[in-house]
Amino acid sequence: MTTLSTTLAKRLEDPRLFRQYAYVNGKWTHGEGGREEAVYDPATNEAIGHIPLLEAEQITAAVDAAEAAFVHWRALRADERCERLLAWYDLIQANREDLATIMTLEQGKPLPDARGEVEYGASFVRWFAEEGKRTYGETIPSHIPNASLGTIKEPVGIAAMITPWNFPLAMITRKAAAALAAGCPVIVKPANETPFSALALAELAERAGIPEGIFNVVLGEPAEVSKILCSEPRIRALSFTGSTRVGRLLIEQSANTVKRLSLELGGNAPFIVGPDMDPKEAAYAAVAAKFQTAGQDCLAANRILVHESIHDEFVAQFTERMAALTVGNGLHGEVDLGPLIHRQAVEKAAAIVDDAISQGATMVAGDQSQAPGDNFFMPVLLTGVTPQMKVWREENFAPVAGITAYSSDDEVIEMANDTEYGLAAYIYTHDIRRIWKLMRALEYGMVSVNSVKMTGPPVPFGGVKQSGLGREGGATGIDEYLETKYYCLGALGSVSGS
Ligand SMILES: NC(=O)c1ccc[n+]([C@@H]2O[C@H](COP(=O)([O-])OP(=O)(O)OC[C@H]3O[C@@H](n4cnc5c(N)ncnc54)[C@H](O)[C@@H]3O)[C@@H](O)[C@H]2O)c1
Ligand SMILES: N[C@@H](CC=O)C(=O)O
Repeated sequence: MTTLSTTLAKRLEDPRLFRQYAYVNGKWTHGEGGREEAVYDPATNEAIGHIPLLEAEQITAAVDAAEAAFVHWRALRADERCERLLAWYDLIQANREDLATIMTLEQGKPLPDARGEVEYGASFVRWFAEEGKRTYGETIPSHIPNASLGTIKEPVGIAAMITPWNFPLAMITRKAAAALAAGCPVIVKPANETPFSALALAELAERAGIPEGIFNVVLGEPAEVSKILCSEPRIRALSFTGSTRVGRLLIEQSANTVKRLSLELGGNAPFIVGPDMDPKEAAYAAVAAKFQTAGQDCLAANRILVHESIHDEFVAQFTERMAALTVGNGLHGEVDLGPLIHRQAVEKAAAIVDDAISQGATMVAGDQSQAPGDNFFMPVLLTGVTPQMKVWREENFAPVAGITAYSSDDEVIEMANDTEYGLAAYIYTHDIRRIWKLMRALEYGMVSVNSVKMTGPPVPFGGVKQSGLGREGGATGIDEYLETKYYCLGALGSVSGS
């Protein structure tokens, strides 16, 4: 009998990339308790496969395996780990089309976007393969007679990673490649909505020669698995990307084992348009910054703040551009927006729109009768958005754009900072004084000026306030997985200067 999951496998050039097991200690593993969960294509609501839900002892077995494997992995030279990571990078690139197909089927994003994410995810593997060779310590001028002082960098230990469904591949590689390059074994818990990208990465890691126990993918009931990972003292670092709500829970649950925490949490990005801007240029950029991944992006422009002098023309241009966006199944043809991840996300988006309208916002566009399926949400434009509305206060994580007019730089700074979040902000203006003033005053970890694209391997990605702790990528991303060991070599023969 042909099942939908065999149909998925048949779409792939290499069907072995589609795995319906967890991956622990180099073995494909089913759940010992027999529990499993279906994974759905959000575009059609059809089950595309099943995953096992592991039992507590199986999660602990993954930690045992990582602990055993750590001894050898950390002992490799940095250039030896680099070779394995570069092999992984090559395999990800070589299997780009299959990885994109898997991603579109489980996440819903259009195939071109999925291909872009594979490329983006792979770029972190190459970056950290190289960075692993540059984890320098330092020499410290000694204040102690006849002693030499310095530091060396050592891997922190087993690193657990809990990742979201909106970027099912890149959110894993940005963490895992850094940890592996630093010499740490990794245990990944992907979102249950999008496990198959993670499992395909595990298959490719094995082919790349990453030893058993070093890259593990555990699956299970999220709260259950996370509790075990947080309370396990042998796990020394926990890196999480997801909502601020779950991030807070993980901080609490990790307190007893005092782990190294890296948290990439929610955003509520302001998109500020100055009075000097061409309304059309700014509106087109705002549409791009709002609707990628159907608005399910931590960097999505959530509050669009436009100077009152160009507000009406900006709204007209935005409306026109938004009307040209196509919504549909990401597997088919040229589609700009795929479905939202599930029905609850659609309901949340509808509630945010209703809340705004009930508090006086105007809905300029967004006819939901045109939605091509249960999980689709047509792009919505709201004007007259105010700070009391959910669309302002919450990360809507949907294709809902809210526009507000402002009258001065000081006012827009106050508006932009009026949130518990502080991940990313956009500024559109060509006035250098305004750019500098806004860029310095915005309480955000990342500020992008006149550019929608801001991310990539060389960039220290991360937020302030309740958008997170730590930075991923860039020159410091590997530090999240390294300890600094200070040494004092005393009673040495006298050497010059000490
Ligand atoms: N800052 C960033 O880099 C970044 C990047 C991508 C996504 N995000 C954020 O992620 C969120 C969307 O992703 P999401 O809906 O998957 O987030 P989420 O917090 O619901 O889930 C993230 C991960 O946590 C797990 N999880 C869910 N409930 C849990 C619980 N009670 N205990 C322990 N683990 C639990 C999930 O299974 C998943 O693996 C948005 O807020 C978005 O801004 C942030
Ligand atoms: N687009 C972000 C992911 C946020 O959801 C990234 O580049 O990391």
